Amino acid sequence: MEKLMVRGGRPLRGTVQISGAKNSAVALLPAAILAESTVVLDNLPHISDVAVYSEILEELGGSVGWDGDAFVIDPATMTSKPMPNGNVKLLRASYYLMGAMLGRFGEATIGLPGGCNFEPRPIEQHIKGFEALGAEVTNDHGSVRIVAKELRGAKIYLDVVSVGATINIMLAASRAKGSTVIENAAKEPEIIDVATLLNAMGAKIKGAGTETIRIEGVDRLHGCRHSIIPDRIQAGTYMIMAAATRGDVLIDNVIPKHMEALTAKLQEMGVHVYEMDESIRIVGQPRYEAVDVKALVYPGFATDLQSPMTSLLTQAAGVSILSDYVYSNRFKHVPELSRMGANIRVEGRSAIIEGGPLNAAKVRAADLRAGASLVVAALAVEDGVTEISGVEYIDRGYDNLVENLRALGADVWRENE
Ligand SMILES: CC(=O)N[C@H]1[C@@H](OP(=O)(O)OP(=O)(O)OC[C@H]2O[C@@H](n3ccc(=O)[nH]c3=O)[C@H](O)[C@@H]2O)O[C@H](CO)[C@@H](O)[C@@H]1O
Ligand SMILES: C=C(OP(=O)(O)O)C(=O)O
Repeated sequence: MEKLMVRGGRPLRGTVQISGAKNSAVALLPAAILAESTVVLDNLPHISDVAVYSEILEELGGSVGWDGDAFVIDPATMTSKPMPNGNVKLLRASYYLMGAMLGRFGEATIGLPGGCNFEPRPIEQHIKGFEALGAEVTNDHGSVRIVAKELRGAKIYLDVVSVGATINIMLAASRAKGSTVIENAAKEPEIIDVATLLNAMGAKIKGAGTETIRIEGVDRLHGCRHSIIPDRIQAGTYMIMAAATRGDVLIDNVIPKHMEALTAKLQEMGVHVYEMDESIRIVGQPRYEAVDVKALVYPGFATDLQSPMTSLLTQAAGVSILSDYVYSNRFKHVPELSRMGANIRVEGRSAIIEGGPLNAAKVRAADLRAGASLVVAALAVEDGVTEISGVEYIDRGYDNLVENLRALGADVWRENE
């Protein structure tokens, strides 16, 4: 196990390149299961979730690997092997194996997903979708077993706006007979990215990115080449880090439209934000004002940026209230930030943050974005080295974090625990 060591007090300066999006990558890799020939993905991030997913695809009998900067998946030899344990438990997005394998083989047996379990994360909307498409879903010794003689298109109204359920239903419905309509669908950019890949594979999906998605099932899907969208959560984390260290950073390879909710909040605090076509420059300022933030489904403020934003708000003058309307209890970063001197109290689904200085401490990342929030805080400490354990969570979602931060002038390194 490794820990991350961060000496604070250095403003970040320079340019950082953002990699492809984790939440797209972990859906696009299983989507390739549906193809009959090779799928090539460009801009795939080098993160542990991707490494684990590649192993899963190999365990299913596929051939996968890097060809220079491109990632090549040949799904032709895959089988419908049950996956009750092992790698599926290491990441959340293993649930996409359900929709993809159901679409290709008419069956899937997948252990309940792992990953960041900051609170119970049910998947009953995914199951409801599969059942509506004609599948029978049972619990097989803690795994979800899904079987369908024939998938038939259906109208599905999601009770909860869910990214995972929307994508999982799109995957299975692409191979169903007839039309499927998903109402109250999630609108995150990663959903559009998955629909773009599936359409390039021969699927007929319209409306991704809106609350109504229509899918006309097809008999076969073929290989294609696809470039993954930039990671808006990584980009947002660097925007926050630049602001927290009062630095000056150009964040390159982003879609500024995806960042609007964060950009608006940073500007409200007093951070200077300059948007270009595919990049955003953040120029930090000596003083920030407290603001209130509500994490919501897209295009609202992303819940995945809620924890890093909490750290930045410790640097604002006055009291900020940050409420999470996606996950009511995503606050595992708060006790760790308190060790660093932060003045935060949690009330219901809100963190109430009183601005003030932070100090270096030994802290533990309990999940991916809690880890990111500790890195933001450690960079903002005026002096002293913060030790962050639980780095394996941070590695799930941040490509080249240490190298990127060093290139921006941060004093950051890894040590064995
Ligand atoms: C791999 C991936 O893309 N992960 C993202 C995805 O997770 P994930 O797809 O798991 O999140 P969802 O959009 O499904 O969850 C949103 C909310 O709906 C609830 N819910 C969801 C499904 C369900 O069947 N029942 C139910 O009650 C969840 O508990 C949560 O409160 O979207 C989240 C919300 O933007 C992000 O934090 C995650 O980074
Ligand atoms: C919660 C996250 O991811 P996952 O759903 O993969 O656990 C995240 O990316 O912040």
